[in-house]
Amino acid sequence: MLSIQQLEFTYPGGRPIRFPDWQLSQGDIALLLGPSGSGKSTLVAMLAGLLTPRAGTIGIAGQVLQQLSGHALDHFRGRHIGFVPQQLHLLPLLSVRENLRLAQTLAGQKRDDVRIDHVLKSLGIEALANRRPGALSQGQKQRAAIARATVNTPKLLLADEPTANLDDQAAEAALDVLLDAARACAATLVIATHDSRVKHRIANQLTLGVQS
Ligand SMILES: Nc1ncnc2c1ncn2[C@@H]1O[C@H](COP(=O)(O)OP(=O)(O)OP(=O)(O)O)[C@@H](O)[C@H]1O
Repeated sequence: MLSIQQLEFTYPGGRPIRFPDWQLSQGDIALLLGPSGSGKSTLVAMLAGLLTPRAGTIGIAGQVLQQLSGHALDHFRGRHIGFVPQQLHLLPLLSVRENLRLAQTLAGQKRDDVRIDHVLKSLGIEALANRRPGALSQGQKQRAAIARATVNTPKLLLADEPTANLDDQAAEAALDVLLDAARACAATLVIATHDSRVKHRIANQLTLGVQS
């Protein structure tokens, strides 16, 4: 379902970052570990199709990501990849529902409020559909970002440091919500983290930072 091979990335003026090969099956749950600066966010951004590797391949659901560009890449990303960035990046002038509608539109899907209601309900935030992100708590914003990432039933769900800056109880809840959302989509879930609270719950782990 997900495979990375011989992957390398270089920021302008930086040294090449090399990533170990990795394969995951549909429905797997895996952690991306490594010290600060080892390349976790970089790898997640490449898996999300937001950064292009200098070398190597990323295969997602039988598609080599680098063979796509422009609209085709946008469309593939919207249909098959859900991404919960660390900063969440909900659009502040849109309500939660409108944020999810936009995700449907960008994926080339028809507006589907029934699906949106279903996702919001499963995450316990259906009553917040018409609020803008600025009127939500941090935990509610995170659920809204997970809702946006899963509204198109992605095959691959990515989360970058989903428990950063959360206390123990909120971190546990955030992880539970993410695991439930991935299960509901039968998605492969990749979580980039250096949070030991997450490490204890998920056995399948890839550690970066050994060969950059
Ligand atoms: N936009 C950028 N321009 C240049 N170098 C960058 C840029 N973003 C990241 N880097 C460098 O690339 C390397 C990998 O960064 P990345 O953010 O992927 O690491 P990380 O493992 O996610 O770190 P953290 O756990 O601190 O978030 C680091 O050395 C970082 O300084």
